[in-house]
Amino acid sequence: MSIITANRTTLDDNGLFPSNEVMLDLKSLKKVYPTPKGDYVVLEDLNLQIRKEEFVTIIGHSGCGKTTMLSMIAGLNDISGGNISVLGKHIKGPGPDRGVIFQSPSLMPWMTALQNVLLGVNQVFPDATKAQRNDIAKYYLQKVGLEDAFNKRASELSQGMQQRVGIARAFAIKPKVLLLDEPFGMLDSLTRGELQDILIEIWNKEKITAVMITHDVDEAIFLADRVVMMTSGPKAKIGDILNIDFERPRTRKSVLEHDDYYKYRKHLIDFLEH
Ligand SMILES: Nc1ncnc2c1ncn2[C@@H]1O[C@H](COP(=O)(O)OP(=O)(O)OP(=O)(O)O)[C@@H](O)[C@H]1O
Repeated sequence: MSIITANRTTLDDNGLFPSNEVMLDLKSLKKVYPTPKGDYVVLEDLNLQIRKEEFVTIIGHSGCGKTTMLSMIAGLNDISGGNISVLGKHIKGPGPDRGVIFQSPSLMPWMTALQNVLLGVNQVFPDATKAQRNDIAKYYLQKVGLEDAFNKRASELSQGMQQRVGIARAFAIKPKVLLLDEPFGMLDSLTRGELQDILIEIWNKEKITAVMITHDVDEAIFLADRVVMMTSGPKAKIGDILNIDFERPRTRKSVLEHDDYYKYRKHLIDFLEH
């Protein structure tokens, strides 16, 4: 069986996805940072649509504005122009519909893994019973392989285990959109591979939309339905988008052995080198 599938969505006359398929819509997005030397326009006229249940990875040169874009989607960074909507509604700040996983999970070091996950769960599900909230937190900790570490303090956990807690914490609030800013950037390649598999498994089960920044071209291809390439700043925008048509579930072996893998890889590297 071929692992290449046809792109099932048809774009309208303006090159847009049908609105009922769209989860995230960035329209003419602009970001200006004031600096001592005057305004610095990081992003300008950036347009991007991301579909429901899609996994999109973002690549671009260091400093082009990837984190700026992601933090604006998260509602943690003001929008200077244009707008961002989730399911057709303009965002006005952070909200439980969007979960974020950063490179460093910034857990409360004195709290246990369970207590760290519960911090978010308690906020988002105030009407659930204590037992129900505990069940949600434990379910996701178990999903990331931490069933034996519920009561370990965050300060006692390795970096990889802390990031597992970060993943559990983000999924446990049941967001519509998961935003990931280089979540595996600080991990060794073995742990990185393990956490990519865990991430994809939960993402696939929960059917949420994921947007992930990465500097790793192989990671970008392995995880994504589409790889979005940003131009270099200032005034960065979307430079190109590559559809990754490998069937899911994917294994590293099947992806690496497929001829198209090298075609995709070359496309991304050519973009980054020019
Ligand atoms: N608060 C701020 N004030 C002024 N300039 C900023 C601010 N935050 C980011 N910048 C600048 O905006 C540009 C984009 O930064 P951003 O962190 O979004 O890039 P990035 O693509 O995520 O980089 P990297 O890949 O290195 O993480 C950079 O030139 C950065 O120095």
